[in-house]
Amino acid sequence: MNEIERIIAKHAGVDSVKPGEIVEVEVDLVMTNDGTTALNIDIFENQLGCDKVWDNEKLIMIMDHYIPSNTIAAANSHKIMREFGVKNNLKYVYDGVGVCHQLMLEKHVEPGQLIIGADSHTCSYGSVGALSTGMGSTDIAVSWMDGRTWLKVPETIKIILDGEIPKGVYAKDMILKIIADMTAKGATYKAVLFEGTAVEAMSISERTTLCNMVIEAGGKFAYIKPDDKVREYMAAQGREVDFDDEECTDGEYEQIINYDVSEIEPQIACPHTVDNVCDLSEVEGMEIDEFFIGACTNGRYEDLEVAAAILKGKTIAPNVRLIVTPASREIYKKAAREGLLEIFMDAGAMISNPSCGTCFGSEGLLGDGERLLSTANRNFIGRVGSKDGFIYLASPAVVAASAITGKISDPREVL
Ligand SMILES: CC(C)[C@H](C(=O)O)[C@@H](O)C(=O)O
Ligand code: SF4
Repeated sequence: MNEIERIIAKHAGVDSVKPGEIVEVEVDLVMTNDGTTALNIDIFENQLGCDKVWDNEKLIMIMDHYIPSNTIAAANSHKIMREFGVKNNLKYVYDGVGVCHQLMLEKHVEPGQLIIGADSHTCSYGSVGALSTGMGSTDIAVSWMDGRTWLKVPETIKIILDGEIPKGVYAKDMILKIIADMTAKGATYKAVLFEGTAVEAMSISERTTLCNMVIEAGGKFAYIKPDDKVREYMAAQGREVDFDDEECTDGEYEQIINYDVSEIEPQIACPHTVDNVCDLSEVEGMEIDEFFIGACTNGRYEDLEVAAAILKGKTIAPNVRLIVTPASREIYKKAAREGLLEIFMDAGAMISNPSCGTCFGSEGLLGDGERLLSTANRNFIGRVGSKDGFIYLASPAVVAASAITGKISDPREVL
């Protein structure tokens, strides 16, 4: 078995599993957010006829998509969540503290765990060696009954990223390139395991960007074998974790794909699909109306640091807007302490409370015909405001460099 199959077997309580098999597993945590929790609760109480969740410390509820609430419907769905939290004595209900995946990584996820979430980007936790995946509302509601679910053991694609990471190139460029090559359905129901010297060199933040976007190729799980960087990351949060470093040499893979990252250039995903990717040079100079730095993809401190280094002492172009949304309160506080927020504000940016915000279209909406250059992970029609708007995806460095000129610009020229 490969690492992914080992984690599944352990949670299924069996010695071994193989791709294609359907197994019942015990999950370590279930995460839900305000995108669908009210629906989960309705299914749990009214369709399944249940009263209390199986474990008040393992169901984690997060209000992040529409917080502070922007519609009466959002306010009512938050009200249902808060009341359910009190009724079930839930230990972890986060109310406007950050984007769900970021909070999970900062406070809950541990290597080797199996986690399900009512959100497609739950696959992000592979960055610290956990196996995690998004599920629909019915499956999530059923898991609340006894902490169990079922899954089909996926085949695994191994992606090896070797080579030196060029200046101005980030995990975001690599995953956009990978999705362009694989297409949006290339990893459907498959697990994607990343390894290689470039992955080893990456911070947990960068590894999270890689894993986060695996769902954009249809992936079931993303996974990176945990190492000392994971230990340091956990220790910095006051958590000590124990895991096995031993090399897994007998694993089988459906496919092994190699990249030399030293050949990768800054990438842009163009409207309206995530796999519609080109080298930045092909769209360089395109005029943009709105810029967004944030989301579970690229709203971490390391992302803000890259953007601030570019924006320091500069101002954004006239007639454009830049929205910066730290992905969690901890990131927000650190960015304030370290002077990053001041750099952004002096450059002319608006800073918003940690939330999904301009990634999900709950703020920062586009008008008709407007273009957004965003660090988020999806560029679907109408996701951020007008259906006649256009969304381009890129790294924080590209967004920061472009906000200064008002046009898609190459960060390598200003770094
Ligand atoms: C609201 C939620 C169900 C959704 C998801 O599953 O991904 C959202 O987070 C998104 O990014 O589109
Ligand atoms: S930040 Fe965007 S991609 Fe991430 S959970 Fe929120 S809406 Fe989904």
